[in-house]
Amino acid sequence: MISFANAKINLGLSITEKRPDGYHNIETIFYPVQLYDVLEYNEAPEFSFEAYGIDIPDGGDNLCTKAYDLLKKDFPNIPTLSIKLLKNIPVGAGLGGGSSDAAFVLKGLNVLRKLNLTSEQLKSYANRLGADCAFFIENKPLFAEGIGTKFSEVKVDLSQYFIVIVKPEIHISTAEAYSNITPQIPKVDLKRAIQLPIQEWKYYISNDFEIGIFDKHPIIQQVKNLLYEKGALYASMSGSGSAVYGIFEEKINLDDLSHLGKIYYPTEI
Ligand SMILES: C[C@](O)(CO)[C@H](O)COP(=O)(O)OP(=O)(O)OC[C@H]1O[C@@H](n2ccc(N)nc2=O)[C@H](O)[C@@H]1O
Ligand SMILES: Nc1ncnc2c1ncn2[C@@H]1O[C@H](COP(=O)(O)OP(=O)(O)OP(=O)(O)O)[C@@H](O)[C@H]1O
Repeated sequence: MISFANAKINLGLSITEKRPDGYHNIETIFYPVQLYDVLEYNEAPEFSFEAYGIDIPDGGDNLCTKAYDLLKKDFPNIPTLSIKLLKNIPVGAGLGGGSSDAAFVLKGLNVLRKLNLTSEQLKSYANRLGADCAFFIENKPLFAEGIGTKFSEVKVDLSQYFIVIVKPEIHISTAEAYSNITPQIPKVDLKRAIQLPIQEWKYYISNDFEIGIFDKHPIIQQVKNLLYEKGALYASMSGSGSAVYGIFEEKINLDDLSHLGKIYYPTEI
């Protein structure tokens, strides 16, 4: 069995409160983008995990292995698997690649072994693997609050636009990014602001991680500015960075920015 685990971008992100458990309450809109890792599962005499493509930690540290172990504990009869991951989604990018891999392993095993877990049950397993993980269970545009795992519907459709992602060669640790933030009450109601014409988003919709990260890594701000100069209707860093996306009205080639980072053009497969 093969699954394609896509990335996400955040449309707006406010960090509203530090919680006693060390996590932060946030408000954001998750939006799936068509940039994929590929997962292949085969039954095998022994469990194995192999990763190809972009370098990531393997062994027990990998979120795919963690997702498998989690289900295996509750469903000892699931077969031993060999999991192969072709890693394309950049890491430390704010694109949720590791979380997506984990969610797709949960969903894959659910189908493969006919476990009949509901979406809610899958989300509760996902929540044990990381805050971004549960979004990838439903994998559709969603407003999220709490630590990013309490969802509600939001109407936003970017299918008529072209999204380009630039990933500077900077790896950002999510935990470190959160530790440098002073939470604040959001100035804007994100769910309402997202209903404005996209040309107006730049005046109202922002990502609280940007200021601190731009201070530390001015090149990321430069990328954002250049995306606007190239005609982006909206541009923002995704999650805790370092990837920056631009939303364009028309197909655009930004390969001339490749000295600033790797350029991705998410597409349907
Ligand atoms: C920045 C975002 O990508 C926005 O979607 C997410 O909030 C991050 O989600 P994630 O990478 O799945 O995060 P996790 O792997 O659960 O947590 C990594 C670390 O980030 C911090 N963390 C994460 C999520 C959150 N709401 N508050 C936090 O303070 C915690 O220090 C945690 O130890
Ligand atoms: N399958 C995996 N793919 C990518 N990273 C993984 C995976 N498994 C474990 N990791 C670890 O998780 C860390 C975060 O990876 P990930 O790509 O999810 O983060 P990110 O780009 O910061 O996205 P976000 O903060 O939005 O979740 C990596 O630095 C790596 O150490």
